[in-house]
Amino acid sequence: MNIYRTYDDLPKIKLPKGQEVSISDSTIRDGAQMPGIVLKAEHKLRIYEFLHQIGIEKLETFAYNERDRNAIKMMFDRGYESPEITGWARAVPSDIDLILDIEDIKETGVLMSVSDAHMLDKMGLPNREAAEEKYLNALQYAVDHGLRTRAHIEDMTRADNSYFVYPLIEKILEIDPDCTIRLCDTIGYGVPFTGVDEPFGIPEMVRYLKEDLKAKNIETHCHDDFGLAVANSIAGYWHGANWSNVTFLGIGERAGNAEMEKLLLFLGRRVEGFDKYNLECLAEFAQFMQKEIGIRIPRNKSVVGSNVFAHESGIHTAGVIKNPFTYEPYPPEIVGGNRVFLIGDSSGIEVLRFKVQDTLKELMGVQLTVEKDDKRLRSIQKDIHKLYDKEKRVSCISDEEIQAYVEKYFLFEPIVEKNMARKVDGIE
Ligand SMILES: CC(=O)SCCNC(=O)CCNC(=O)[C@H](O)C(C)(C)COP(=O)(O)OP(=O)(O)OC[C@H]1O[C@@H](n2cnc3c(N)ncnc32)[C@H](O)[C@@H]1OP(=O)(O)O
Ligand SMILES: O=C(O)CCC(=O)C(=O)O
Repeated sequence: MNIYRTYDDLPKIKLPKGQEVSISDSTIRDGAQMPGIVLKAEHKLRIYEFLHQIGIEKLETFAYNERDRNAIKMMFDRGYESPEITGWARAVPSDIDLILDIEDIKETGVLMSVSDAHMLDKMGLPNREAAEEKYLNALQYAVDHGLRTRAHIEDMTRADNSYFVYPLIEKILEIDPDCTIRLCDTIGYGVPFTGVDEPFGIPEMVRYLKEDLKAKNIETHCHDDFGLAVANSIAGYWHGANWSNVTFLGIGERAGNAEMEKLLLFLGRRVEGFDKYNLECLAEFAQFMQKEIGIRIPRNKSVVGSNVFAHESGIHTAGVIKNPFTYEPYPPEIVGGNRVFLIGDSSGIEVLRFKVQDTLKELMGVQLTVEKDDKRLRSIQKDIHKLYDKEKRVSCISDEEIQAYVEKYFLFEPIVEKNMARKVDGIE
């Protein structure tokens, strides 16, 4: 028999391949490409600090302009060991030179666009052979200049993998056997299931890279156009990838990228052996992104939305008051969040009783017990129901309103009633 009544009772899932798994960040690179977002150097520095606090292993950055370079300098000046600051370049030596100009950067990604639409239309190359030559030359240039490399295989989930991409990767690994092969699901076409035909199945692609091509380092970079980015990142790990490249809140091009916070939570809470990341600053990080950078966070967004530990409905609140495990997936403090009970149109008497008790304690400084059948409590509930029944009220009842009800029914009315009774009895 298994009894699951606390978080510790639940078993952790095992990563089937058992490999060491890391997270690389693209918030200040792909994230900053989000339309309408401008990251100042100071913002990038603050993001870097949060990533450091969490324990993210690596980040990537452009070095195209003065702002990029200022941010890089500011980040290096912090003197942190992690995340490692790495570069990003197109497959052209002049881009790689920009990375080489920053002495402290030891690794760069090189963009290798592999779908025919990208090579022939976007880049205007005459054929696949020309693309291959361009990519291998750029990689060789980076290696010759002492950089560690990542090959960013752009649009791999819409490319001819068997006939073009895999042979290209074999040649990449001949140049640099340690090169990290980044499987880019650029437009979100990848799927996380096994048994899916090329070029869509992330499991099959990762398996091929690992087992057939013997790639030592495999990284996913998944976009969320079909809502599968996080699932695809996890599928990558499940089938042998040792890196996943993500952004905080999933910011990035179009529908964005795989969300770092979801991946962190999944690994940290559900998978065995992942206590290396510190999630306690996630709520604060999200607030920073909202306030300083202007990313609006939907209230129901996993991990960092304002509703993820907010409870209103009768059955849920009555459960959570007794044991939070009933309707909370993990304790709020894990991610720096707070539990809140709200009174709304779906609330029952138990949560109202709980709030009223709390309010009384605050007003009077002593812990009183209010019973569910207390007439005063039922009067407050009646008043609140009337508000919703008129169909004008669309929000929760604020703590100030609860306080006003408590003052009315628990503090003032009894005094008025008592005085009236004294008058009737002829005492005054
Ligand atoms: C999927 C992704 O997220 S890729 C990253 C996207 N991010 C960005 O573009 C933001 C940073 N980009 C920039 O600052 C600028 O685009 C720069 C500095 C890279 C280039 O600027 P410009 O010289 O003005 O070029 P522009 O932006 O108009 O066009 C992009 C160029 O990159 C080329 N390019 C695209 N993919 C690759 C590749 N894999 N390797 C080499 N060149 C490439 C395009 O062919 C195009 O060059 P072309 O006009 O000679 O054909
Ligand atoms: O640099 C990369 O990760 C590849 C380009 C990209 O951002 C993508 O494919 O979405």
